[in-house]
Amino acid sequence: MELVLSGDARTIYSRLVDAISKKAGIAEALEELKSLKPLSSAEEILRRQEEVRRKMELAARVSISDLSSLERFRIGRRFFEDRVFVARDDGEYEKAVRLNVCEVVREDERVERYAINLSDFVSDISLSEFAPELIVEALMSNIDTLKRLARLEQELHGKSELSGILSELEDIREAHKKVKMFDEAERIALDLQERINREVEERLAEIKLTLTADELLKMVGEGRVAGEIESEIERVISKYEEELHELGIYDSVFHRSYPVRIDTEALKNAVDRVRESYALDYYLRCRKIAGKIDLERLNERVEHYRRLSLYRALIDLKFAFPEVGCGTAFINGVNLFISNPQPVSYCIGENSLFPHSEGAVILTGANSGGKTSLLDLICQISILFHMGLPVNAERAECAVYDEIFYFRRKRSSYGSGAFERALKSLVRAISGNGRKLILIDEFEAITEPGAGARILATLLEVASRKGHHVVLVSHLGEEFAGLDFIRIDGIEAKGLDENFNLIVDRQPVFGRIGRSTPELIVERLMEKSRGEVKEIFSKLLRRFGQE
Ligand SMILES: Nc1ncnc2c1ncn2[C@@H]1O[C@H](COP(=O)(O)OP(=O)(O)OP(=O)(O)O)[C@@H](O)[C@H]1O
Repeated sequence: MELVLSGDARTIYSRLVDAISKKAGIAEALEELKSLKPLSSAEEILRRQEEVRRKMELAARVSISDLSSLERFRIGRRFFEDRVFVARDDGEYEKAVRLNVCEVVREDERVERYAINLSDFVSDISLSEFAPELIVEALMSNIDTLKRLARLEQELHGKSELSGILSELEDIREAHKKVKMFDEAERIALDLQERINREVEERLAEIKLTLTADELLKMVGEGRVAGEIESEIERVISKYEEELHELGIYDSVFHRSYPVRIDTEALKNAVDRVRESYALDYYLRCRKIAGKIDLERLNERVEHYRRLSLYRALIDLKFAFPEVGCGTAFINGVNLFISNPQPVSYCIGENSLFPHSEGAVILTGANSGGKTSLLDLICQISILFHMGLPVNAERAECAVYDEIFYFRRKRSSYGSGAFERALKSLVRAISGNGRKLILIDEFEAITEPGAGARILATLLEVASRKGHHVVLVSHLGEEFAGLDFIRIDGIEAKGLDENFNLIVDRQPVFGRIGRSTPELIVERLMEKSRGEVKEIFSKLLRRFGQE
């Protein structure tokens, strides 16, 4: 059963998911977090907590960078001109054509011109049988991930079958490099062409310099210049062509004239011939490896480990697993939406952490004291608990609710109509089935003594009787004295700092109305003014007995 998030609780949930997954810094952490929907049964939450604990134990043994450097394996697509498949019936034909990696023919067609006749080898029509080179290439081009996966699995589970695959890939590495070089043959030849021409030019310049004018004229006279130049070109080309021997190419692939140019046709023929002689052996070696690996499952493993980054982040955040209780209570909760927050401890309903058990609380206090932020914090902790996750507090005890109902005050809450809107939202929150946590920030500016207090007291009584927990921000305080199901807490200003800004203690005082602090405001105004205005403020301050 899923927990219902109403009103601004949904926004808090989104911001929460965002803030935590940012700590992990990996997209899959967000996916994982989103998959942990908030639950509304104690049994399910406890089961989820167990699962989360287990994953956190695994994650404790790796680092975020171990996990973030794992990359998915991607298969490139290519058409292999060197192979053919002879289909025995229409079904095979269509399936093989759909793979789109090689020529597919019917039985009566000629197949001699192909280096590989797949029908001699394949047991099914699949990529790993038809083009296993693509799978090996996907592994080779992401070999670091494969090594890391093998190491992670070895560390976490004491074994990994990937070590075997890694050593087979090591054996095939040289062959793989050579096959890749065939694709690069033209680029290699172009590079050689440039180096040949540069050396030929240097050699000719040297010859010119070492000959005297007489010798040169004599050679021209005897028709020996062309011969000399030709043999120099031949010498340089032969020297550089040796570099192609590594590819198995022994043919001449450059025209013997100046400037030296690649003989494109000779190069293509030579490459095709050598490639063909390699093709079958390389295909068979790749097929052996591809038969042992399922790339889709391997990618699932990559995803699984990348998702583990969420649990690593939770460890780094030093969150604590809450106990399941009757009320919501926490010690030193840290608001995830504020940088460097002052930790705050709080409770609503029966709990074992504080000697307070009221299920309805009115939160009062200084302007900008942190009342909205405290409602946010309560909401954050309760949502994380319902997700089965550790929460942002040193210790916590949480009640299981069916719904969290949060109304954050909007700017439009002031003025006419605001009272009606606020009343409607509160009544809507209280009504209906299920146990609810109700957080209301709307009454702060719109309630007035008298009628407001009577309405609130009645509504809170109904809510309490229904077993809901309510925290409501309001100015009103005194009017509720004597109602034992309501607690009134206050956030207070402690004084002014050296720049005459209010110093607020964000920790509410339980059971005490937040002292309004006009004397501090007056003092602040006095310090910031001059002349007659300052004197008037100073007079006001004396009335507060401060001077
Ligand atoms: N625990 C905390 N630690 C540090 N800063 C905080 C904390 N709680 C609130 N603040 C900061 O105090 C400022 C006011 O907070 P908030 O809006 O929650 O107060 P408020 O009492 O709801 O104000 P208002 O009088 O407008 O209703 C914000 O800038 C917030 O970041």
